[in-house]
Amino acid sequence: MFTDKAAVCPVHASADHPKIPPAKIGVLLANLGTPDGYDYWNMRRYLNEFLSDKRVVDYSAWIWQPLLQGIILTKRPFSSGAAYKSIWNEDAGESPLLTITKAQTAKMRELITETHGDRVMVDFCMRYGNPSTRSKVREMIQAGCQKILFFPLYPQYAGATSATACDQFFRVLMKEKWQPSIRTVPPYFEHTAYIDALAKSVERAYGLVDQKPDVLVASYHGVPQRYLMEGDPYHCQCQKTSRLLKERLGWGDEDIVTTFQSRFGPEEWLKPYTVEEVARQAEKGRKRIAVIAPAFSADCIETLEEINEEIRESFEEAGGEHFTYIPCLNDDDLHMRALTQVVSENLQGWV
Ligand SMILES: C=CC1=C(C)c2cc3[nH]c(cc4nc(cc5[nH]c(cc1n2)c(C)c5CCC(=O)O)C(CCC(=O)O)=C4C)c(C)c3C=C
Ligand SMILES: [Fe+2]
Ligand SMILES: [Fe+2]
Repeated sequence: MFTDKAAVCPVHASADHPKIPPAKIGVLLANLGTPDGYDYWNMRRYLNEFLSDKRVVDYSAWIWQPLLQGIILTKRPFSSGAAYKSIWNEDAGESPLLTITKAQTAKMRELITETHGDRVMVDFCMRYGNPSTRSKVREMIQAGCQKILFFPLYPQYAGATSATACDQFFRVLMKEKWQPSIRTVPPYFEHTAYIDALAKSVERAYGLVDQKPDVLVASYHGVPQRYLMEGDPYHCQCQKTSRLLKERLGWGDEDIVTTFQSRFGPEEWLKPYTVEEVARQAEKGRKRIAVIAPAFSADCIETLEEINEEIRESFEEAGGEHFTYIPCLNDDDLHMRALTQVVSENLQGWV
């Protein structure tokens, strides 16, 4: 190990030798990314990077890019920008996803430092936008991280989320002269600590309403149905998350329904669609519902705006009377302890 004291290289301390900091381990959390602002150009830059990713939209560039550049990116930055404006953290001048990811990182840093001291460095990056994966990997390497544990903050694996985050991480490492040893954290949807944190958030929310909701809707971000047929296990991991949650709560099949949201474009996506299912539930006489979003480690536009505004409206228009949105686990203590446990398990042999 190249540490200051035990240098293996005899000219290590000389002025014309590059400075080599003491060896560290990096834990790099990764989330999706979010626009820097909700104005047209910030929205366009963000959506362009996101929707040009072949892991997200896999159409041939010849067909997709003219559509994206000529039509979608002339309109969507306005509609999505208005949605972001309605949830923006104006005090911090940033989107909620960024605020929450910062808070999660700070808490995990505290928990990791308690156990490992400052040998292990904790930071976060985004797949799209800022802070970029490139800038954070560079910082870790410059700080002396010879080993990096990369942790995509998605409980369930999807090519459109976990895999593209890892792709970007690997791409960045291609440019490094001294490439660190790396590990990536696998999906953690089955981890007892994560299921337990989800279950406790349901129990807490149910304890705050006067009457128990008739059904819990577990709404996951959707992907095209085709991705499932082509081998993406996301659908199955979502179904299993709901089953484990139901079992942990000691509930029956009729107490929870699994749905998929955020459909984009004309293709068929995973079904049932949340926006339609909540209306069906209301029409069936289930007038009190709660909605949880287990695929999101942090609240974001898809939960705060889509679930808590659009989907709520669809439920109420269909005759629904009481809608409870259960917030994501965010920087809740139980959640951060669960994620830190996942990290510790994946650091075994390194620390
Ligand atoms: C176009 C295809 C999309 C796929 C496939 C997709 C999969 C997917 N996304 C998440 C998590 C998040 N998505 C978020 C925003 C978002 N997602 C899409 C499109 C696809 N997502 C768009 C266009 C947007 C931007 C908002 C909009 O214009 O509607 C976010 C929130 C980011 C934020 O800033 O708050 C998250 C998180 C998952 C988990 C997933 C597949 C499993
Ligand atoms: Fe998305
Ligand atoms: Fe499945």
